[in-house]
Amino acid sequence: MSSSDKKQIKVGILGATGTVGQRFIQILSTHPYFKIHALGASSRSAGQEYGKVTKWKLNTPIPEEIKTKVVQECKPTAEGFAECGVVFSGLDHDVAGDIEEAFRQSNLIIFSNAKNYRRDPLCPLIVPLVNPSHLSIIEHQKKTLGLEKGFIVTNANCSTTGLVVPLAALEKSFGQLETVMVTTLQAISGSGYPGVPSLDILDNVVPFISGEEEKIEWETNKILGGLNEEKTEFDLHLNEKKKLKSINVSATTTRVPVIDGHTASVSVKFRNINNIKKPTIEEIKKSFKEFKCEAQDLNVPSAPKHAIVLHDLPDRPQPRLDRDLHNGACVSVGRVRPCPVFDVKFICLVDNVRLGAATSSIMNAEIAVEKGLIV
Ligand SMILES: NC(=O)C1=CN([C@@H]2O[C@H](COP(=O)(O)OP(=O)(O)OC[C@H]3O[C@@H](n4cnc5c(N)ncnc54)[C@H](OP(=O)(O)O)[C@@H]3O)[C@@H](O)[C@H]2O)C=CC1
Ligand SMILES: N[C@@H](CC(=O)OP(=O)(O)O)C(=O)O
Repeated sequence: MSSSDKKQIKVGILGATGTVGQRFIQILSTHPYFKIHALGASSRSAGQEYGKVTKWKLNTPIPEEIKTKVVQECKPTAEGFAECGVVFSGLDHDVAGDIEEAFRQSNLIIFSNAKNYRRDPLCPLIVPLVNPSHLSIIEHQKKTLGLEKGFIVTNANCSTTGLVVPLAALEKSFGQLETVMVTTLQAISGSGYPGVPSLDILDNVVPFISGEEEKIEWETNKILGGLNEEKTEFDLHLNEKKKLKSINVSATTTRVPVIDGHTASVSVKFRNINNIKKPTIEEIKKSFKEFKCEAQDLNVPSAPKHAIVLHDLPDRPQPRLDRDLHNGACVSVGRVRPCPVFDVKFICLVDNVRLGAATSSIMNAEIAVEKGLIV
C-alpha cells in the first residue's frame, strides 16, 4: 500500500497507558497506514483524559491529539473500538487472555504483545523479520472459530525476538541448528511500570525473571519452524518429512540496571548433517550482514534498512549506544567468534519495547495489510 493511495486504517490500543502502550502511541501517531482512534486501559484510567492518567516516560511529548482523548474500558463495545480495522494490545497478561478473546469474538483483528495466545495452535507467533509466512494460518483460525473477520496474531517475548533474528540468518545460510545456549542481560523497562524496585536493581544484577527462560526455550522452535502444506498446523521445528529436528535451547535470564535494550550472550552448535564442512567465522559474519527478510522485500514502513547490524568493534553492541539504530527496529550483533564448546558465539542486542514489543506488532500489521489480510 503506498501511503498516497489508501485511506488510513483506524486502530485501537489496549493497554495504551503502559510501557508498550506508550511506544504504540509514539510510533502510530505519525504512521502512514494507521490512525489512532480508540484507547483502552483498566477501570483505574477509563473515563479520564489520556494525558491526565498516563505516567508518560518517553523523551518525545504525548502527541497533542492524544492528550485529551478519553481512555475507554477494554471492552469491544466501548466507544470507538467497533470501527477499528486493527486493535493493538499491550495488555498485562493477567487480563489479556479474556479481553483479547472478547475482541476477536466481536470480529475485531488483534495484534498482541501478551504471552497468552503465543502457544495457541491456531495463532501465529510472528517476529516480523523472521516468519511473517506464518500469517497464512489466519484463514484456518477464522474458519475453525467460525469468525468472518476476527483473528489474533501474537508477537514474541522480547528476548526471544532478539535471539531468533540472528538464528534465522544462520539457518538460512548454513542449515539446521542443533543447540543454542543463551544468557540474557535484560533492561528494567521489560518489567513494565513501575517494574523492578530501585532498591532491588541499582548496584545489582538479579539472576531470575519469572517464566522468561521457558518462553525463550519454547518460542524459538515455533518461530523458526514451518507450517504444514494445508496451512493449518505449526511443525514447531520438528518435521520428519523435512528431516527437521527441534533446536535444543537453554536460556538463563537476568535483570540488569539498564533502562531499555536486552543484551544476550549466545553460543550455537550447527546440526552436523552428512559431515558438511562447518562455516568459518567470516562466512557467519557475512550471513548476518547480508540477512534479508520479507518485511524488507515488502518495503513496509517499519522495516529496518538492515535487519541485523553487524558490529566490528570489540566492545559493541552496547544498549545505550546501539538500541536506537534503525529506530529500534533491528537487531545488533557483535563479538562473533569461535566457541570452543559449540561452533560460534556472539552478542546480540534488541530494543525490548520497540522490536521486542510495539514495533513488531505494528510491522506484523503492516505486513498483514500488504498481504491483503486487513481491508
Ligand atoms: N515491556 C516490555 O519490554 C515488553 C512487554 N511485553 C508484554 O506487553 C504487555 C504490556 O507490558 P507493559 O507495557 O510492560 O506493562 P505495563 O504494566 O507498563 O502496562 C500494562 C497495561 O495494561 C493495563 N491494564 C492492567 N490491568 C488491566 C485491566 N484489568 N483491564 C484493562 N487494562 C489493564 C494498564 O492500564 P492502567 O494504566 O489503567 O493500569 C496498562 O495500560 C504485557 O503482556 C507484557 O508481558 C512484551 C514484550 C516486551
Ligand atoms: N518478561 C520480559 C517482558 C515481557 O513482558 O515478556 P512477555 O511478553 O514474554 O511476557 C522482560 O522482563 O523483559
